[in-house]
Amino acid sequence: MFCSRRLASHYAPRRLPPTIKELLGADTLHETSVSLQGWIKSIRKQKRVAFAVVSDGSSAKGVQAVFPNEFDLKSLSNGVSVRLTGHLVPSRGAGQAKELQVKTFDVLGECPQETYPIQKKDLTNEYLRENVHLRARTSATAAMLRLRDCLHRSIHNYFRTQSFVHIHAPILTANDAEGAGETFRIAPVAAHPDAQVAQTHTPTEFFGAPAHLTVSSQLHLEAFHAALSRVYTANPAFRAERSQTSRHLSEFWMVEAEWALQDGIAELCDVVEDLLRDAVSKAFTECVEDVEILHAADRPERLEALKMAVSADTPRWRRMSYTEAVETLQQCSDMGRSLSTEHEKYLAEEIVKGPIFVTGYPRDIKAFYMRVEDPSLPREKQTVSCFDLLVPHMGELVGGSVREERVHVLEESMRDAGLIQQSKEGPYAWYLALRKYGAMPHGGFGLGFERLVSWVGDIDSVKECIPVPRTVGRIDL
Ligand SMILES: NC(=O)C[C@H](N)C(=O)O
Repeated sequence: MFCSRRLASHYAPRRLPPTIKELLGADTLHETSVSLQGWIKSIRKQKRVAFAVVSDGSSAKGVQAVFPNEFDLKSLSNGVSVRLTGHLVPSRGAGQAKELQVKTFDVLGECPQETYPIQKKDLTNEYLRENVHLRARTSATAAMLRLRDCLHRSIHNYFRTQSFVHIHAPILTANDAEGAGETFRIAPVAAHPDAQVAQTHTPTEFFGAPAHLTVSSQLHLEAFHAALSRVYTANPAFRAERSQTSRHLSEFWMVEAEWALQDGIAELCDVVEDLLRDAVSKAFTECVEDVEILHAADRPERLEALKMAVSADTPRWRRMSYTEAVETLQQCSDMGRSLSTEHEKYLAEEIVKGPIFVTGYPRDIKAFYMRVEDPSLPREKQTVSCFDLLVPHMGELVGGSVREERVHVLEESMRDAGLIQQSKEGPYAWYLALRKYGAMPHGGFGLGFERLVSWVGDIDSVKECIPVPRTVGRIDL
């Protein structure tokens, strides 16, 4: 008796109703009545029947809903949201296995056609950026968002299989982790009830020191690595670069990892490659329709090349020193001793025809935290233990390095970058102190997440790879 009463009141989690994708995937019987909600992507009204494609975003295609002519369909048009009940039956039309024979419908939200911005015509990327609050209703943006989600999940799963601990690194910070001076400074406009006073606040008044939006979580991850050995984050990062290119955003997401290395740069490159091969392969199996929507039909070779790059039959990606890369490029073009973005793209696209790790860049063009390979060489000959992963049509996708653990070498690099003065006090003192208390050889990398989405989805600009892009001159939502 006691037992059965306990069972009767047993906790049962709420299961949300099936999505359109789930309904179409299930073995639903003809007679079973189903109910679904979504919005109309397109509608074709004929004399005796109307066909609508209804989407809830759970899959690329949505469901074809067939409305018999006894309904008054005046209220149905593109963009209208509806609740439908009916029977799923085998479809006689091409393009879908099942369709919904509608028995009842309710309009949940109207959509005036005269002003609806997402009409069925070719909408330019620029137009869609102006209507970014509605652009997820286009097939391409919705496909990108599902692809993004899939890549994000795979990355978290990969780190879990390698026992990394996910860290929420701070977004507000006192340091410029790249030392490049491209941070956004923040100031407390609403810090004081008297707006007049608030206007006069300086950036230092709130925290007692200048505060910035983070450009990279690396330095914080290095601190957590020192206790937890393998750590990573997938955080937003902010850069006040004025570059108006297809590869830059003011706010972007970066996957960053930091861990105790046993095998230096080789181990770093292996992990980056394994992570990417895993995530990209999963996208090809889990997001087949989305990848199809996103890849332009007139350049199928790009999809082929991507599939080849992550195929288990393809050996590890090429690795080449910076010096070798420059020499290789010099054979095909007239260039100096440094690699530009165009050279990097050419290397990956035309010479290697796939991803390539370029290692050992000159010390003077890389960030202060990278480990100097041989500090006894003359300064101009010194290189750092780092890599850039270059991929076709993109250039740099990932950058990483072994971190400098020798305090005197690190101090010298930081002084050169103008990050510390003689006193060594200031926002980087803790970073230097990490080298004092049981530091281990370690390294890590940063992967520009939108660039990954762009590469996998063959999307020309990273502005189309993020839900709401932030770029110079634009913050309208
Ligand atoms: N975590 C990293 O290695 C990324 C590096 N700090 C960058 O922003 O390029």
